[in-house]
Amino acid sequence: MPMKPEKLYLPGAALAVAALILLLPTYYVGLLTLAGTNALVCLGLAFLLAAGQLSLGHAAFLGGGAYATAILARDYGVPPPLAIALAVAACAAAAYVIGRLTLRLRGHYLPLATLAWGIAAYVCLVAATDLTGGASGLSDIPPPRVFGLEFGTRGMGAAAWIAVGLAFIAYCRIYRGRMGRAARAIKASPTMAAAFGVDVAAAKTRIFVLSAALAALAGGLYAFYMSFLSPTSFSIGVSFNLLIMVVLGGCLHPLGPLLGVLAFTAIELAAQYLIANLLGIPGQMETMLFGLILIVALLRWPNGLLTWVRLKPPARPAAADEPEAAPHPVSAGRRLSVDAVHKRFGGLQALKDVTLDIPPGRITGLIGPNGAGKSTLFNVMTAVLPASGGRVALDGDALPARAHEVVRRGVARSFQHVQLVPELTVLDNVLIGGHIQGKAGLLSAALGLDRAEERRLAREARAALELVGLADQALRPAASLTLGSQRLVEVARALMARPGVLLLDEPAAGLRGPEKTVLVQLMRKLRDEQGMAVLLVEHDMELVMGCVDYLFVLNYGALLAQGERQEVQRNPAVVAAYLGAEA
Ligand SMILES: Nc1ncnc2c1ncn2[C@@H]1O[C@H](COP(=O)(O)OP(=O)(O)OP(=O)(O)O)[C@@H](O)[C@H]1O
Repeated sequence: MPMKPEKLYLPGAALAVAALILLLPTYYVGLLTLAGTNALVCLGLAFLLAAGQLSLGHAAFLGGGAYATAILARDYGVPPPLAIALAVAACAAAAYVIGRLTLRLRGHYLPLATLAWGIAAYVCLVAATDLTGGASGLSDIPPPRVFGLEFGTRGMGAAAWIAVGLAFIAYCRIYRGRMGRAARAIKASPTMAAAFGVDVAAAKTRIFVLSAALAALAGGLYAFYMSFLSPTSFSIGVSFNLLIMVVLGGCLHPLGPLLGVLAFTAIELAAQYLIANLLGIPGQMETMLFGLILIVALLRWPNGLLTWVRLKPPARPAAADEPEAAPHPVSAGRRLSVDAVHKRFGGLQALKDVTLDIPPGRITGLIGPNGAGKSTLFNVMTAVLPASGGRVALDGDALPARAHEVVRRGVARSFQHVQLVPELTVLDNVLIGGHIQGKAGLLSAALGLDRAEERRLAREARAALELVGLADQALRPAASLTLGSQRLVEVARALMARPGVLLLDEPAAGLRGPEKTVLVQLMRKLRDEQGMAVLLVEHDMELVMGCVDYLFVLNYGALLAQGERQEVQRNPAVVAAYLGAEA
């Protein structure tokens, strides 16, 4: 069978880099080595950005890895590979502590916190004179040797790019797998990610630790290549440059950060040559020109170079993208009970003493005018919001207070406002719903041990898509679908979690006639064949009255009425409060 051209890219790139390291003059090999260490940091930073986290202090891990490696090798005679491994472990441990402390911060507080510890680390490097040599730097780092022969510039270049190659392969595998999807779900909406079982805090910390470990590895290689370290090489300016490289390349593909590093290095070289050699202008002019190019580039191409370098997403394990669906796995229906639930937002009482019973094998409707509290009740039931009072139970047991644990008990939901990851394919979005059906973490994905799991999940996702009539759209980007189809993808994603209780928040908004028919048939099928408990919040009264078995009516946060649909339809209080116009 002829080899696919994609399979030749990596060996081709490896050969090209090897040839450059062997043939280029030493000065350029040195630049390539530094590009390699930068590329390692940028791969980690890109993963962090893919999960919606921004670090302005990553040079601290680069510096930490470099200094720890240098001190271990120079002062304690630790062999180079062990010195690097120990430095990486130390930085990963520090990142774990920093991550636990800072990654809970949202909005601009997180970048500010990373900026603060970046500055603090720099100050420490300067102040700890006895250990680091302070502002004068740390010299005489022994060069690594193999069989008594010094590594030299070309040897260090090869070591750096072998590390980049391995890190790139690992990142591609992680990016296309369970944790890569979780990262992008967190970026799109932490609430949605948690609703499908992603422990957001733990996932963010793991990704942060991985990115710090890559930076520390880069630092270790940098220390041996330079054989001299100065704190200025790890200042905040360096953190910014690294970030610019990632943004310049783009984060929507693992190749983006590598493109960014190479483009940054090339622009820097060109700017130096143009300004200093051709125009003869000394000083910082090249930095200004460089800044200008970057501003224009980023304004013009917000996704960096990936805006116009079109790349296919990293391939999934063989056959995982093949249109092969397994029968959709069935879970037993469960009973969800809401008992005297209250919810206050400051002075606003959004839910007052609400009690509902949502038994298995029934489609239960929940209606009410705008602002009645339906979505708030959904959020309380799925632990997205804590209740101010009352109890939510599944088969009599209180549900956990953390959203990512609720779905593991068998309660899945869709959202009133569609929460898909727009740049991911429909299939990958549905696979987010299968997070709890998988186990693969960062390490097993990096080692390629998640293949069987990915294939199984992809087959299940296809089956879920077939149920909502979108099997033929599996490989399209979610953003290219109509709003109605996106809502059906949300339903398929919820089904991927194999729930016993399915909560649908306005799933018919934006759906066309045939799509509504698919939705109603699906709800009936889930009720009749799986005994699933379905709770439907919907404003489309024709659809509600056509399919629900039992109806609750909320008004101003309190239960106004409940009963069979005809009974509710005739209830004068409901007619007055809500159905008036339709009745
Ligand atoms: N996070 C919040 N903070 C403060 N008030 C909120 C919050 N979420 C909802 N509310 C308020 O709680 C009340 C109930 O809102 P909710 O969105 O649950 O109503 P709804 O029945 O889902 O309405 P709609 O049909 O328009 O979606 C509203 O008055 C709303 O403004």
